Amino acid sequence: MKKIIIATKNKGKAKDFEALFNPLGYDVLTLHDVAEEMDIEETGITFEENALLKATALANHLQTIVIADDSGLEIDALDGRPGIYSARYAGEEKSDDANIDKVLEELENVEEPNRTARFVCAIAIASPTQKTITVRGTCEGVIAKERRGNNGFGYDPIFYVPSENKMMAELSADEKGAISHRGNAIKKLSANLAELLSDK
Ligand SMILES: O=c1[nH]c(=O)c2ncn([C@@H]3O[C@H](COP(=O)(O)OP(=O)(O)OP(=O)(O)O)[C@@H](O)[C@H]3O)c2[nH]1
Ligand SMILES: [Mg+2]
Repeated sequence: MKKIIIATKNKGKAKDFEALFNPLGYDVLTLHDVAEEMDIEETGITFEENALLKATALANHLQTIVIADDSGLEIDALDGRPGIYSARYAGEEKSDDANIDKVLEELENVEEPNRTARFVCAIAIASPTQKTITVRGTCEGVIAKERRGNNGFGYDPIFYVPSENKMMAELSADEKGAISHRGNAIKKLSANLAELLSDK
């Protein structure tokens, strides 16, 4: 299979990308496979800026085409927080469980229909020889009051997807990819994905 390199250390994200890219004929490699020592600082103030930072840093390092994803959860009742700070919302140690607890606490007194939220995913493709590009995908949902489901990662156990009548964490990787912010971003590239990923 052809290989695609994703500038991520998040294993949940990598699984999502495998479900999206394996059917298209690509094996997924991550920072753990190609440059474990790299720690790319996310100093941007938008998802797109951070995705570009990550993709460009690794593309320059490896001198090949690289994809990066910067993503997060925007909760309307919290004015869009945690947003680009989703991974570290409850602290630097990046605990999905602590992040969920913090969100549930902050929304304790918020009732439907005011628990709406969306996942946002910016994907950047960087190459030593081509222009960089970014695309954005979103997925609308509602923050539940309790966790349900064991799949996915991050906030998936409390993200209710009305169109599926399930939590994101109750969907298989393929089902998630069909409706997720990450899947929707990739769909925007699909017409010229092969071209974008060939280092010509
Ligand atoms: O329930 C979720 N389902 C998802 O599908 C999803 N996508 C993003 N997120 C949250 O947003 C952070 C990204 O932050 P992020 O883009 O900086 O990634 P990260 O720091 O985890 O890894 P890296 O790719 O930067 O190495 C993640 O950690 C999660 O908290 C998700 N939560
Ligand atoms: Mg990160």
